[in-house]
Amino acid sequence: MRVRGLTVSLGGVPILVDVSFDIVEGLNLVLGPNGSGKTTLLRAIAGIYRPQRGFVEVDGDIGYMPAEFADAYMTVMDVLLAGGGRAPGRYLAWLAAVGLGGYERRIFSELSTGQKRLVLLAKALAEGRLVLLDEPTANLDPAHKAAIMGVLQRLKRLKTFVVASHDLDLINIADSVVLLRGGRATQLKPEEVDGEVLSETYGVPIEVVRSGGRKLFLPRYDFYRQGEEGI
Ligand SMILES: Nc1ncnc2c1ncn2[C@@H]1O[C@H](COP(=O)(O)OP(=O)(O)OP(=O)(O)O)[C@@H](O)[C@H]1O
Repeated sequence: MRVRGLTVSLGGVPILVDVSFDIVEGLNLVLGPNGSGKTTLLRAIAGIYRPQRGFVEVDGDIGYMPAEFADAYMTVMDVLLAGGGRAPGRYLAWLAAVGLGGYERRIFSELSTGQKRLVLLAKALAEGRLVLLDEPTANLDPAHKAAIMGVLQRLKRLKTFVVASHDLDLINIADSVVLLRGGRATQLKPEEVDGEVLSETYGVPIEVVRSGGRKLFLPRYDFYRQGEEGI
């Protein structure tokens, strides 16, 4: 699967410009500053946005978990079935697989943010072999974040994920990293993503520390404190 020469403009403004990368088996992590076009890229892959130029080549069905969701007063089952068109049993199986077995009759708007994300993750998993996830670990406590990372790590042999996120921890379980900046994309192997590359992408010094076989990515917040002294 691949993205080639993708150019997407929204409201006449170019957001993605000549973006090319391969969607590899496993977990494809898309990183980039706020407003760099991560959601736009996922929507273009999902076919929601049509590119002005270039193309996306994917195999099979796509499941898409958006970063934001309407807080519907509907049962979890109705949220799962909405617009999806898959058999109810399939949704229930994935709901159980993400640890929410038995939640199908609960009211979606009465769930916690983490539980809502898990419901929408189950929906995306039920609907696609290629699964697009927008900010799957945002606003989660460490336990829910660990649960989602565990689900991704376990399932990446069965599914191909494209994950847009600000969560640099995900680099540890990624198979490919796409950095977006100024509408342009650079594809790297996870082991090539170092402090220098990240500092350049986000415009703030980011230190990489190895701990117990994984990498911790630490932005230098003292940099901001120094910068703000005059304010
Ligand atoms: N429907 C739209 N019409 C016009 N401009 C849009 C539209 N949707 C997004 N944009 C603009 O496109 C740019 C990229 O937005 P996008 O949501 O893809 O970024 P992002 O990388 O996902 O950001 P964040 O990390 O803040 O979620 C932003 O400047 C945004 O204002």
